Amino acid sequence: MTDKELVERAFTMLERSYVPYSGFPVGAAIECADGTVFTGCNVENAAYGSSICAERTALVKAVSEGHRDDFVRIAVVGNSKDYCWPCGACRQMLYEFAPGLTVLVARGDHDFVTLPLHDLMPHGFGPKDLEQEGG
Ligand SMILES: O=c1ccn([C@H]2C[C@H](O)[C@@H](CO)O2)c(=O)[nH]1
Ligand SMILES: [Zn+2]
Repeated sequence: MTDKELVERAFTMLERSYVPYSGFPVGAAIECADGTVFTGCNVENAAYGSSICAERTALVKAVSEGHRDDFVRIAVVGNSKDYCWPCGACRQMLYEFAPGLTVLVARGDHDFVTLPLHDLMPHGFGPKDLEQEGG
């Protein structure tokens, strides 16, 4: 699957977004090494803080189906004028499983940029940091 195809998979998810509060639909598609793709959308809640982002929906779908250290790329898309950058919580969740992930970030005109998660998450805190003791 090309980068563009993964981005377009994410765009198909915008119609599934449940966004009565923000009116800001987001779609995501995460690809595993075996080519499997898990899609996600944002799902909001009347208790606003209980909402979940599109990226975390896709990631949790994949992890709950047994995927762990085999993530290759994720596409994140919105109808927005600017690129739909992942929020801090999503960056952190992605970093846990895939610090080497490639991130494709699109805007409403379907133009997208490609960058390593590491660029969005320099000096990230991950599982390895818990293995260390002392200073
Ligand atoms: O990367 C992002 C940024 C925001 N949102 C969602 C959360 C909320 O439903 C809406 C507005 O913040 O967009 C995502 O799904 N992913
Ligand atoms: Zn998020």
